[in-house]
Amino acid sequence: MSAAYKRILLKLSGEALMGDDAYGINEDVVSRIVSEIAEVTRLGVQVGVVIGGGNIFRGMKGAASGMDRATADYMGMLATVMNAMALADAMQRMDLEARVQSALRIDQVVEPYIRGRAIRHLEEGRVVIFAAGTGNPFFTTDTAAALRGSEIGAQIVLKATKVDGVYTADPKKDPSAQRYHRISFDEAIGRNLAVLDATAFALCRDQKLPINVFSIFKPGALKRVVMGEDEGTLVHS
Ligand SMILES: Nc1ncnc2c1ncn2[C@@H]1O[C@H](COP(=O)(O)OP(=O)(O)OP(=O)(O)O)[C@@H](O)[C@H]1O
Ligand SMILES: O=c1ccn([C@@H]2O[C@H](COP(=O)(O)O)[C@@H](O)[C@H]2O)c(=O)[nH]1
Repeated sequence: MSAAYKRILLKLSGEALMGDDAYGINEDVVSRIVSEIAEVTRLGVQVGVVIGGGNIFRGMKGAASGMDRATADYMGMLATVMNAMALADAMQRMDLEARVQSALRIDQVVEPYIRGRAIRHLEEGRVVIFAAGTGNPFFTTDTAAALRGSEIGAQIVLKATKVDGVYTADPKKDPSAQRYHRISFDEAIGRNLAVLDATAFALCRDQKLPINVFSIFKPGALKRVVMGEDEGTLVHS
Protein backbone atom coordinates (compact mmCIF):
# COMPACT_ATOMS: atom_id res chain seq x y z
CA MET A 1 0.00 0.00 0.00
CA SER A 2 1.24 3.51 -0.77
CA ALA A 3 1.01 6.66 1.34
CA ALA A 4 -2.13 8.78 1.19
CA TYR A 5 -0.14 12.03 0.83
CA LYS A 6 2.82 13.16 -1.26
CA ARG A 7 3.69 16.21 0.85
CA ILE A 8 2.83 16.86 4.50
CA LEU A 9 3.41 19.59 7.05
CA LEU A 10 4.12 18.06 10.45
CA LYS A 11 3.61 20.30 13.49
CA LEU A 12 5.58 18.94 16.43
CA SER A 13 4.79 20.04 19.95
CA GLY A 14 7.77 21.68 21.60
CA GLU A 15 6.55 20.67 25.04
CA ALA A 16 6.48 17.01 24.03
CA LEU A 17 10.24 17.11 23.34
CA MET A 18 10.82 17.28 27.11
CA GLY A 19 9.56 13.71 27.59
CA ASP A 20 9.53 13.16 31.34
CA ASP A 21 12.09 15.89 31.97
CA ALA A 22 11.09 19.20 33.54
CA TYR A 23 12.59 21.36 30.78
CA GLY A 24 14.46 21.23 27.47
CA ILE A 25 15.08 18.50 24.94
CA ASN A 26 15.07 14.80 25.79
CA GLU A 27 17.44 12.92 23.45
CA ASP A 28 15.46 9.66 23.53
CA VAL A 29 12.22 11.41 22.61
CA VAL A 30 13.92 13.25 19.75
CA SER A 31 15.49 10.02 18.43
CA ARG A 32 12.17 8.21 18.45
CA ILE A 33 10.42 11.06 16.63
CA VAL A 34 13.23 11.22 14.05
CA SER A 35 12.97 7.45 13.42
CA GLU A 36 9.26 7.82 12.77
CA ILE A 37 9.82 10.74 10.38
CA ALA A 38 12.53 8.75 8.57
CA GLU A 39 10.11 5.85 8.12
CA VAL A 40 7.60 8.16 6.48
CA THR A 41 10.20 9.69 4.14
CA ARG A 42 11.12 6.14 3.03
CA LEU A 43 7.53 5.85 1.77
CA GLY A 44 8.36 8.73 -0.61
CA VAL A 45 6.48 11.35 1.40
CA GLN A 46 7.96 14.89 1.40
CA VAL A 47 8.03 16.24 4.95
CA GLY A 48 8.04 19.84 6.14
CA VAL A 49 8.19 20.31 9.92
CA VAL A 50 7.17 23.21 12.14
CA ILE A 51 8.38 22.85 15.70
CA GLY A 52 6.96 24.57 18.78
CA GLY A 53 8.93 26.08 21.65
CA GLY A 54 6.83 25.32 24.74
CA ASN A 55 9.61 23.16 26.27
CA ILE A 56 11.80 26.25 26.53
CA PHE A 57 9.81 29.48 26.50
CA ARG A 58 6.32 30.75 25.73
CA GLY A 59 5.65 34.43 25.14
CA MET A 60 2.38 34.40 27.07
CA LYS A 61 4.18 33.16 30.18
CA GLY A 62 6.82 35.89 29.91
CA ALA A 63 4.11 38.53 29.42
CA ALA A 64 2.18 37.19 32.42
CA SER A 65 5.23 37.83 34.61
CA GLY A 66 5.54 41.43 33.39
CA MET A 67 7.67 41.24 30.22
CA ASP A 68 6.80 43.19 27.11
CA ARG A 69 4.71 40.73 25.07
CA ALA A 70 6.46 41.23 21.74
CA THR A 71 9.89 40.81 23.36
CA ALA A 72 8.70 37.63 25.07
CA ASP A 73 7.31 36.34 21.76
CA TYR A 74 10.65 36.92 20.00
CA MET A 75 12.26 34.87 22.78
CA GLY A 76 9.67 32.14 22.13
CA MET A 77 10.53 32.17 18.44
CA LEU A 78 14.23 31.86 19.25
CA ALA A 79 13.36 28.85 21.43
CA THR A 80 11.87 27.16 18.36
CA VAL A 81 15.16 27.74 16.50
CA MET A 82 17.00 25.78 19.20
CA ASN A 83 14.49 22.93 18.92
CA ALA A 84 14.77 22.97 15.13
CA MET A 85 18.56 22.76 15.30
CA ALA A 86 18.42 19.87 17.79
CA LEU A 87 15.96 18.03 15.56
CA ALA A 88 18.01 18.60 12.39
CA ASP A 89 21.16 17.48 14.17
CA ALA A 90 19.44 14.26 15.30
CA MET A 91 18.23 13.72 11.72
CA GLN A 92 21.70 14.13 10.24
CA ARG A 93 23.08 11.66 12.81
CA MET A 94 20.45 9.15 11.64
CA ASP A 95 21.30 9.76 7.94
CA LEU A 96 18.15 11.72 7.25
CA GLU A 97 18.99 14.86 5.27
CA ALA A 98 17.48 17.97 6.83
CA ARG A 99 17.61 21.74 6.47
CA VAL A 100 16.49 24.37 8.95
CA GLN A 101 14.96 27.57 7.55
CA SER A 102 14.25 30.40 9.96
CA ALA A 103 11.58 33.08 9.65
CA LEU A 104 13.92 35.38 11.64
CA ARG A 105 17.28 36.03 9.97
CA ILE A 106 20.27 34.48 11.72
CA ASP A 107 22.27 33.65 8.62
CA GLN A 108 25.39 32.51 10.44
CA VAL A 109 23.33 29.79 12.06
CA VAL A 110 20.62 28.54 9.67
CA GLU A 111 19.18 29.36 6.23
CA PRO A 112 16.56 32.10 6.02
CA TYR A 113 13.07 31.01 5.01
CA ILE A 114 12.87 31.11 1.21
CA ARG A 115 9.77 29.41 -0.11
CA GLY A 116 11.16 28.27 -3.48
CA ARG A 117 14.26 26.92 -1.85
CA ALA A 118 12.22 25.05 0.74
CA ILE A 119 10.18 23.41 -2.02
CA ARG A 120 13.37 22.46 -3.86
CA HIS A 121 14.74 20.80 -0.69
CA LEU A 122 11.51 18.86 -0.33
CA GLU A 123 11.66 17.72 -3.96
CA GLU A 124 15.22 16.53 -3.31
CA GLY A 125 13.95 14.39 -0.43
CA ARG A 126 15.28 16.59 2.38
CA VAL A 127 13.20 17.29 5.45
CA VAL A 128 12.72 21.04 5.88
CA ILE A 129 12.33 22.29 9.44
CA PHE A 130 10.69 25.70 9.57
CA ALA A 131 11.95 27.57 12.63
CA ALA A 132 10.96 30.83 14.35
CA GLY A 133 7.26 30.36 13.65
CA THR A 134 5.80 33.01 11.38
CA GLY A 135 8.56 35.48 12.35
CA ASN A 136 5.95 37.74 13.96
CA PRO A 137 4.96 38.19 17.60
CA PHE A 138 1.36 37.53 18.73
CA PHE A 139 1.21 34.33 16.68
CA THR A 140 1.89 30.68 17.50
CA THR A 141 3.65 27.80 15.78
CA ASP A 142 0.22 26.30 15.01
CA THR A 143 -0.41 29.32 12.80
CA ALA A 144 3.09 28.92 11.34
CA ALA A 145 2.17 25.31 10.48
CA ALA A 146 -1.01 26.46 8.72
CA LEU A 147 0.96 29.17 6.88
CA ARG A 148 3.95 27.07 5.79
CA GLY A 149 1.65 24.14 4.99
CA SER A 150 -0.33 26.41 2.65
CA GLU A 151 2.81 27.93 1.11
CA ILE A 152 4.50 24.63 0.29
CA GLY A 153 1.30 23.08 -1.06
CA ALA A 154 1.10 20.40 1.63
CA GLN A 155 -1.97 18.17 1.32
CA ILE A 156 -2.49 18.04 5.07
CA VAL A 157 -1.22 19.48 8.37
CA LEU A 158 -0.45 16.79 10.93
CA LYS A 159 -0.48 18.11 14.48
CA ALA A 160 1.52 15.73 16.67
CA THR A 161 0.75 16.75 20.22
CA LYS A 162 0.28 15.58 23.80
CA VAL A 163 -3.34 14.43 23.35
CA ASP A 164 -4.61 11.83 20.90
CA GLY A 165 -7.10 14.01 19.05
CA VAL A 166 -9.67 16.77 19.31
CA TYR A 167 -12.04 16.44 22.25
CA THR A 168 -15.35 18.06 23.18
CA ALA A 169 -13.35 19.91 25.90
CA ASP A 170 -9.72 19.97 27.04
CA PRO A 171 -9.23 16.32 28.17
CA LYS A 172 -6.50 17.43 30.60
CA LYS A 173 -9.12 19.47 32.48
CA ASP A 174 -12.33 17.52 31.81
CA PRO A 175 -11.97 13.71 32.11
CA SER A 176 -15.49 13.23 30.70
CA ALA A 177 -14.52 14.88 27.38
CA GLN A 178 -15.15 12.73 24.30
CA ARG A 179 -12.87 12.46 21.28
CA TYR A 180 -14.12 13.27 17.79
CA HIS A 181 -13.09 10.98 14.90
CA ARG A 182 -13.83 13.80 12.47
CA ILE A 183 -14.97 17.36 12.95
CA SER A 184 -15.55 20.24 10.51
CA PHE A 185 -13.60 23.50 10.75
CA ASP A 186 -16.85 25.38 11.35
CA GLU A 187 -17.75 23.19 14.32
CA ALA A 188 -14.23 23.26 15.82
CA ILE A 189 -14.10 27.06 15.54
CA GLY A 190 -17.73 27.50 16.68
CA ARG A 191 -17.11 25.40 19.79
CA ASN A 192 -13.83 27.24 20.58
CA LEU A 193 -11.90 23.96 20.78
CA ALA A 194 -8.50 25.11 21.95
CA VAL A 195 -6.35 22.24 20.66
CA LEU A 196 -5.19 24.70 17.96
CA ASP A 197 -5.46 28.45 18.06
CA ALA A 198 -8.31 30.07 16.15
CA THR A 199 -6.01 31.79 13.62
CA ALA A 200 -4.54 28.43 12.58
CA PHE A 201 -7.99 26.85 12.25
CA ALA A 202 -9.24 29.81 10.20
CA LEU A 203 -6.27 29.79 7.80
CA CYS A 204 -6.57 26.05 7.19
CA ARG A 205 -10.32 26.41 6.65
CA ASP A 206 -9.78 29.21 4.10
CA GLN A 207 -7.15 27.17 2.26
CA LYS A 208 -9.16 23.91 2.51
CA LEU A 209 -6.14 22.35 4.15
CA PRO A 210 -7.23 19.47 6.42
CA ILE A 211 -5.61 18.90 9.83
CA ASN A 212 -5.10 15.56 11.56
CA VAL A 213 -4.48 15.81 15.31
CA PHE A 214 -2.82 12.77 16.90
CA SER A 215 -0.59 11.80 19.82
CA ILE A 216 3.14 12.27 19.48
CA PHE A 217 3.58 9.67 22.23
CA LYS A 218 1.82 6.83 20.39
CA PRO A 219 4.39 4.72 18.50
CA GLY A 220 3.54 4.29 14.83
CA ALA A 221 0.77 6.91 14.86
CA LEU A 222 2.52 9.18 12.35
CA LYS A 223 2.85 6.37 9.80
CA ARG A 224 -0.79 5.36 10.28
CA VAL A 225 -1.95 8.92 9.60
CA VAL A 226 0.28 9.14 6.52
CA MET A 227 -1.15 5.84 5.24
CA GLY A 228 -4.63 7.36 5.53
CA GLU A 229 -5.65 5.12 8.43
CA ASP A 230 -8.09 6.19 11.13
CA GLU A 231 -5.86 7.79 13.79
CA GLY A 232 -6.63 10.76 16.04
CA THR A 233 -9.05 13.36 14.70
CA LEU A 234 -9.44 14.70 11.17
CA VAL A 235 -10.51 18.35 10.95
CA HIS A 236 -12.00 18.96 7.51
CA SER A 237 -13.86 21.52 5.34
N1 LIG B 1 -10.85 20.41 22.81
C1 LIG B 1 -9.60 20.00 22.98
N2 LIG B 1 -9.20 18.81 22.48
C2 LIG B 1 -7.92 18.38 22.65
N3 LIG B 1 -6.98 19.08 23.31
C3 LIG B 1 -7.32 20.29 23.83
C4 LIG B 1 -8.64 20.80 23.69
N4 LIG B 1 -8.68 22.02 24.29
C5 LIG B 1 -7.47 22.27 24.78
N5 LIG B 1 -6.63 21.22 24.50
C6 LIG B 1 -5.23 21.19 24.90
O1 LIG B 1 -4.44 21.58 23.79
C7 LIG B 1 -3.13 21.06 23.98
C8 LIG B 1 -2.37 21.01 22.66
O2 LIG B 1 -2.08 22.28 22.22
P1 LIG B 1 -0.81 23.17 22.68
O3 LIG B 1 -0.84 24.35 21.80
O4 LIG B 1 -0.80 23.40 24.14
O5 LIG B 1 0.38 22.23 22.47
P2 LIG B 1 1.33 22.09 21.24
O6 LIG B 1 1.12 23.15 20.25
O7 LIG B 1 1.15 20.71 20.75
O8 LIG B 1 2.72 22.24 21.94
P3 LIG B 1 3.74 23.44 22.00
O9 LIG B 1 3.01 24.71 22.20
O10 LIG B 1 4.60 23.03 23.12
O11 LIG B 1 4.45 23.42 20.71
C9 LIG B 1 -3.38 19.67 24.53
O12 LIG B 1 -2.32 19.25 25.34
C10 LIG B 1 -4.69 19.82 25.32
O13 LIG B 1 -4.47 19.82 26.72
O1 LIG C 1 4.72 32.88 14.79
C1 LIG C 1 5.05 32.78 16.00
C2 LIG C 1 5.32 31.55 16.62
C3 LIG C 1 5.69 31.50 17.93
N1 LIG C 1 5.81 32.65 18.65
C4 LIG C 1 6.30 32.61 20.05
O2 LIG C 1 7.03 31.41 20.29
C5 LIG C 1 6.46 30.69 21.41
C6 LIG C 1 6.59 29.21 21.22
O3 LIG C 1 5.66 28.76 20.23
P1 LIG C 1 4.47 27.74 20.61
O4 LIG C 1 3.56 27.75 19.44
O5 LIG C 1 3.81 28.26 21.85
O6 LIG C 1 5.12 26.42 20.85
C7 LIG C 1 5.02 31.20 21.48
O7 LIG C 1 4.52 31.06 22.79
C8 LIG C 1 5.21 32.68 21.09
O8 LIG C 1 5.69 33.40 22.19
C9 LIG C 1 5.51 33.87 18.05
O9 LIG C 1 5.59 34.93 18.70
N2 LIG C 1 5.16 33.90 16.74
